[in-house]
Amino acid sequence: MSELTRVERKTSVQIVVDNLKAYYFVEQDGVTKEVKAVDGVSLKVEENSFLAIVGESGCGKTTLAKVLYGAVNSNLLIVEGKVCYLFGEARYELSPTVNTLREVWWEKVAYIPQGSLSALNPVRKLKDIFLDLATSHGVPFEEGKVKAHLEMVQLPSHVLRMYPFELSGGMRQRSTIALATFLSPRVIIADEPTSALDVVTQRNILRLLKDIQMKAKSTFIFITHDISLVPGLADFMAIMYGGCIVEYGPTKEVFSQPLHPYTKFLLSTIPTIGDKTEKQPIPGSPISLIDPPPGCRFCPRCPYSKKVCKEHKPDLVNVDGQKHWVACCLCG
Ligand SMILES: Nc1ncnc2c1ncn2[C@@H]1O[C@H](COP(=O)(O)OP(=O)(O)OP(=O)(O)O)[C@@H](O)[C@H]1O
Repeated sequence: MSELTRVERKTSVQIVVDNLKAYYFVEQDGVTKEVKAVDGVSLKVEENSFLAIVGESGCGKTTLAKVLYGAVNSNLLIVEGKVCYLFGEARYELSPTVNTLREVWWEKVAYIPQGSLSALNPVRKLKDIFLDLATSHGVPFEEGKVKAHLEMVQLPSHVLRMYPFELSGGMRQRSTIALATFLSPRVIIADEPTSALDVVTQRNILRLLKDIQMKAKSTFIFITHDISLVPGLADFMAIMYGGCIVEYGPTKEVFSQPLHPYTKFLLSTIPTIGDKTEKQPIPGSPISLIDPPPGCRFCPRCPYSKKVCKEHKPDLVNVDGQKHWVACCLCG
């Protein structure tokens, strides 16, 4: 068990991710290779909190979101570790041999995938999509309740008569959020829920997600490549690089005292009004997750790297005796 998850069971901890490894298996030149998309992730998510998982494209965010939801298949397998959800006395788990998370899909754990169209059946009107969801969970379909729920996400009730392709991008995303929250799940995992939207719609949707989380006191996991969206939204943030979490902590603290060089790079890319300094891109390119470097994954791009970084894969260690963790040979 990793240091981060070796804690006493506290009622406020809702999700425990322990040394989770989830790999894709792909054929390359007739040889099966592992894409180590999630490679030893440990996390604790507190009940009624908002966690943002941030990182560049290809670092494994979507894969982590999928496995947190329990959406594994023959191509994506859990090879080690586990995810455990605690709902009061009830416990649901995903490991190489067990997957009981499907039992709580929609009712306790909901997933908003990247691209709202993938969550909405394109050949069903919105009313039928809600009807399918209600009946498949043994909930009576009451149109009045659905309309009130749509109002909560600021959608007019006439959308119930429309097909997903007839809605604007923002309306589709609100519909997806309405669907995901309809059965009042305790945990909502949203993968880049605003990436295809204009800036104004994006801000409105993010405000809506935060309002829902605070009113329903649910636990929210928000996946994004855009670190500038995190303040004001997330209580905690996890920075992901090369399939691993490299820094984790309260958002305010990570922003005010970033420790990992990769976090510092990400923060330095945020534009601020009046700042005329030239923004430097992060040097180099992301590593291959088929053949990652043996030591620190960020080492090939890190300007401060030393011999130890090439040889030793750093663990996520606590730096303040509280909730700030970092995986760096030089700043642990
Ligand atoms: N179905 C798949 N089969 C094989 N490899 C995959 C599959 N999906 C993703 N990958 C690989 O897994 C790694 C992590 O991808 P993932 O989509 O989780 O990253 P991400 O951080 O969410 O990126 P993005 O923000 O671009 O979606 C990448 O190397 C990607 O090429």
